Amino acid sequence: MNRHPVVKIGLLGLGTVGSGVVKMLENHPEALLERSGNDVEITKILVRDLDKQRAVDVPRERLTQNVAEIIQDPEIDIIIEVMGGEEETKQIVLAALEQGKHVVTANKDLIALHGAELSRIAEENGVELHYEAAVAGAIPILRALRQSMAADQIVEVMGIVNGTTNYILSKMTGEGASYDEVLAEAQMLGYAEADPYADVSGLDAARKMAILASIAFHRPVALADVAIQGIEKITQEKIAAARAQGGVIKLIGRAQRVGADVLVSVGPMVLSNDHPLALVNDSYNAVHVRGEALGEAMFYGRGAGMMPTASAVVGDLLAVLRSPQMAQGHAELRLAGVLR
Ligand SMILES: NC(=O)C1=CN([C@@H]2O[C@H](COP(=O)(O)OP(=O)(O)OC[C@H]3O[C@@H](n4cnc5c(N)ncnc54)[C@H](OP(=O)(O)O)[C@@H]3O)[C@@H](O)[C@H]2O)C=CC1
Ligand SMILES: N[C@@H](CC=O)C(=O)O
Repeated sequence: MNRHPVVKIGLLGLGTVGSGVVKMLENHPEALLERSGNDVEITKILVRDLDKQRAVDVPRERLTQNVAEIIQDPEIDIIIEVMGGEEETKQIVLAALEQGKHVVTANKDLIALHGAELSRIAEENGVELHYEAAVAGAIPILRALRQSMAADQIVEVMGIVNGTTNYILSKMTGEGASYDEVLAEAQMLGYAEADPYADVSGLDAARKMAILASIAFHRPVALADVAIQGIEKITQEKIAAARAQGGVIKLIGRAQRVGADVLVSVGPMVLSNDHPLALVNDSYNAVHVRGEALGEAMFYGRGAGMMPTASAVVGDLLAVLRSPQMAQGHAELRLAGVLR
């Protein structure tokens, strides 16, 4: 008879973020047990290529190319979706929720377009859906807006929410590096999306701003309503012109309450050198919030990369393990004599 419940997890994706999740669970196997009372085990992992060299060692028999082996496995309670993609991934996540599995995802494409529907399906099925890593990597901004700032009237959310473009602009500004060279570095470091067009065009930041604005202003904000401009046209000449005015160019996302409306935009802006967001460099992100009661608050941290993103994903995993739904499942196993 087991003393601790062993919660089985299906991991969808073993790239940058998926490998970070495996590493985090390997580095501190005791952490989730101490903090939630549960042991966890990743029992199956979905990949495209079974023979690819991985950043982590996992037994080959845990890898599969067949998602049904994970979604239809009745022993798997929690799905961690870090494969990316939109329509196909939506169908997979929907199927998982409908099978009564909790889902943690880092996928902003999915949440920006289908977050409201997926949250409703999760609620109807009595399971949890968490996506803290989808916005600003390691920064716990969604939980802060949803919980700590929930009572306030938020007036504006403004920030740097894409690590790749901030890395590119910082290196172009600080080192005079070329756009193509630093984009390649950002890809190599695991910051960029599978298709980096999403980063440089401002689309990735727009997805994150749509999610942030929906939570901050308690209403659905559609991606289609975000005005988007990217950094593709930023040259050394424009950076020099900004410097001559005492400023730097940053890709800024902004969501503002204007009367009854919420206006959301993403685009390059010249910030004066003493603006708090002007000091945010490398792959760091920062989100500045203004609220009627709160005044101002700023959140800062790594916005992309393997371990920072994994920290948000595993934080969400812990939230699922601590949820009343999981506790109820364990109480039923105790009653059935499966757990002590
Ligand atoms: N990288 C980052 O810093 C951050 C990423 N995210 C989000 O996390 C998610 C994952 O990103 P990341 O880890 O960088 O992506 P990667 O491209 O590094 O990894 C994706 C993984 O998913 C697998 N995969 C993708 N599509 C399929 C498919 N159709 N069937 C089976 N396996 C599939 C790939 O398999 P294989 O390895 O065999 O090709 C790979 O292991 C994305 O939604 C991204 O937007 C969120 C925050 C930060
Ligand atoms: N490509 C994204 C990854 C994290 O969301 C970024 O650069 O911010």
